[in-house]
Amino acid sequence: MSNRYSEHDHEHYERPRRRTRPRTKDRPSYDDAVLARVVTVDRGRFTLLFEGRRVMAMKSRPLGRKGVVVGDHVRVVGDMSGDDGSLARIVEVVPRTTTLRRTADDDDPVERVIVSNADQLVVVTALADPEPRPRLIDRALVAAYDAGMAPLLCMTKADLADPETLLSTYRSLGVPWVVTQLKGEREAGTSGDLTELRDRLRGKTSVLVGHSGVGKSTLVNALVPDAHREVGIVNAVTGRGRHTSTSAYLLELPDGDGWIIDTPGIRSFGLAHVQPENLIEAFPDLEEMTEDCPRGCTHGTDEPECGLDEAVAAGETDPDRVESFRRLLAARSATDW
Ligand SMILES: Nc1nc2c(ncn2[C@@H]2O[C@H](COP(=O)(O)OP(=O)(O)OP(=O)(O)O)[C@@H](O)[C@H]2O)c(=O)[nH]1
Ligand SMILES: [Zn+2]
Repeated sequence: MSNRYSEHDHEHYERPRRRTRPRTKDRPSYDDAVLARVVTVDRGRFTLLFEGRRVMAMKSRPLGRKGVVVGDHVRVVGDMSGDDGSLARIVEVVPRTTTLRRTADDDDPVERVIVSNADQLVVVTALADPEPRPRLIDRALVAAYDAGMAPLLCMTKADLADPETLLSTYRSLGVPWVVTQLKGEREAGTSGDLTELRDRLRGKTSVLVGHSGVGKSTLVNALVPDAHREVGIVNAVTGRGRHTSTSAYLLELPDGDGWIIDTPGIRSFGLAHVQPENLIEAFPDLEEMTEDCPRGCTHGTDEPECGLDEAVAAGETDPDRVESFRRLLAARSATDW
């Protein structure tokens, strides 16, 4: 330090010595960084939304191997113009409120964060064509509860079948639901039948999941009329042709009414990372009844002396609710999704 300025001593006679920024070991403070949100990720390049425009960015060195995912709020430096060929740098990921995770498959313990900072998981299922797949819905619910996200069951194609049968499976869990129909008398683009869904999405970040053919794209296009164009812009910016169908992307709802994250490539959730203790936390009334469970009790059907059985026997809880909770618990290790 002492000889660092020796060659420039004359400068220090002329003006007070300025505190220099830490140079090497200390982390730079990036006082000039701005906040943006990650819209999509494509081969190490990130599309961010900043002041209404899309900006391309890459991770900066201080982030190391820390992942950046769709939904992240990030701090960014560099070229925020969004002009062709511009590239900003992500210097920090703002702590996440939620993380939706999946294990690659149930036997593979490597878990990955799919999206972050989402409040709600919208499980999109058709009432017919294709037939609902309750096991798949159960697994999505497990992922939501584990992530601390509120679930919403969105039943599409209400013009084709009645929701009652499916609803009876989820009523005791208290899963909120909406129905939509975007064909028949009401075509996509008309407002009427989406009012309830829009109300449920308002002010939140919601992730939409659903298997092929349930009408998820139709729904997204009805909610965000220029969704195709917006996704098109993402493509134009990356210059990599058609938007890869395997990546999630975030869209802002019209009038700043919230955010949706579509997940075209995600049809399944490996749930190997989900612990029974985390799942039951989503049902505080049931959790209360497990306080005297034997150590290590999973609260499943075959557990001896589980507090849930005692509560049912004593008439203290709804047996359907316990049964449904246990169905979810079992769905963790199902192999048919
Ligand atoms: N009858 C009826 N058909 C619908 C409704 N919504 C969507 N469809 C039709 O269902 C088919 C599948 O819709 P998509 O929106 O492409 O389904 P998706 O879930 O995005 O499927 P992928 O593109 O495979 O991921 C299309 O032929 C739609 O026109 C509806 O409410 N009622
Ligand atoms: Zn138990």
